[in-house]
Amino acid sequence: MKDPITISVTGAAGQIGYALLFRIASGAVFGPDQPVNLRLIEIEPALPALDGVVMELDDCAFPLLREVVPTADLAVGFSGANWALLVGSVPRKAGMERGDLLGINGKIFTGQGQAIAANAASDVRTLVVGNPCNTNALIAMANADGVPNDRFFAMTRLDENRAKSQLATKAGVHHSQVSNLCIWGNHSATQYPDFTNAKIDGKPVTEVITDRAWLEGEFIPTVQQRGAAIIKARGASSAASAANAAIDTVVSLCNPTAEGDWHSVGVCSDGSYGIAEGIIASMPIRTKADGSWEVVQGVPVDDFSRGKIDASVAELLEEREAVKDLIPG
Ligand SMILES: NC(=O)c1ccc[n+]([C@@H]2O[C@H](COP(=O)([O-])OP(=O)(O)OC[C@H]3O[C@@H](n4cnc5c(N)ncnc54)[C@H](O)[C@@H]3O)[C@@H](O)[C@H]2O)c1
Ligand SMILES: O=C(O)C[C@H](O)C(=O)O
Repeated sequence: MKDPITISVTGAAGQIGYALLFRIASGAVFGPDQPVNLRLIEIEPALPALDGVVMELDDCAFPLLREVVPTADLAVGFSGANWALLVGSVPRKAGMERGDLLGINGKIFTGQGQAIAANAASDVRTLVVGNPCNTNALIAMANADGVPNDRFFAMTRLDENRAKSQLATKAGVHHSQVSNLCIWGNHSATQYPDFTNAKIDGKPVTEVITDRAWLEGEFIPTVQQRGAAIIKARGASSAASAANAAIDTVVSLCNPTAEGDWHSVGVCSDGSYGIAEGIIASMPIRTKADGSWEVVQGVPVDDFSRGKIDASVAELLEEREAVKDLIPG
């Protein structure tokens, strides 16, 4: 048996937390031979509810689950963390854009970034799920002095999964046949699900789905607005699919990417594809055999894609400007 790794999860008593923790504890994320410690972080008023979640974790008697620590103390919560999954924050309600949450949620990520820097393991990786996740990840990264920027990620995998599902349904194939789907930019209504480079069974999507009007006029807005559609239908934001996407993201960052493919995740831009350096933007990423990741280079960006990517990057720059007081230096 390997030594346990420590996973810190904020917002652990929330909807996504409830769909996420049991899968981590079961071995579905880090593998059947990897014991895990869970550090569950909540605000004080949610600690009684968190106790109930801990009771349920106990009652599962998971063979791989070692220590479970519920806490409202960030130093305790991030102590020794190898992964920090930052879910805790307020979800939007119907009629709001995710960016409207910046004023409410942004400040959460200053203290969390600092606490990660001060208390986590030296190999810590941080995935931000709480919205608006790109700019929240930027705030956490900017406040985590000493932690390399390439350890911070924002979740756009749910958008990738949604896009694959939409394309597969339209083409009458299984979603596993869709590859090379990149979400560019922000996890927001400006995101660009790039059908121009996606493939179905190795063929360009545009050769399989020749209805360009559908691709531009229905596919893109459906993916961009899927979160809002779920809030309207459920009366609450996506939770099980979000937890599933968080798991997919971590699994994809821990395991080599299939040859020729990529996965979508928000990372600190190095200027690739003309995306402003230093913002957290989603782009095509591949995980290498040594566990590090890189931006896939050479993905064609035509004029249509350029316009869409630039619009989402412009929004990210506006978000960064709006939270400049939370970004040191
Ligand atoms: N990136 C994505 O694709 C994606 C998908 C779905 C949801 N989300 C976002 O994830 C977040 C959580 O969604 P949810 O449905 O679980 O919400 P929820 O309201 O059910 O749970 C959020 C939890 O966070 C806790 N919390 C609030 N402030 C906190 C803090 N400072 N520290 C620790 N915990 C704190 C709350 O007490 C609550 O238990 C929302 O911001 C939502 O918009 C993102
Ligand atoms: O849309 C939301 O506010 C929740 C989440 O970001 C989603 O995409 O489902």
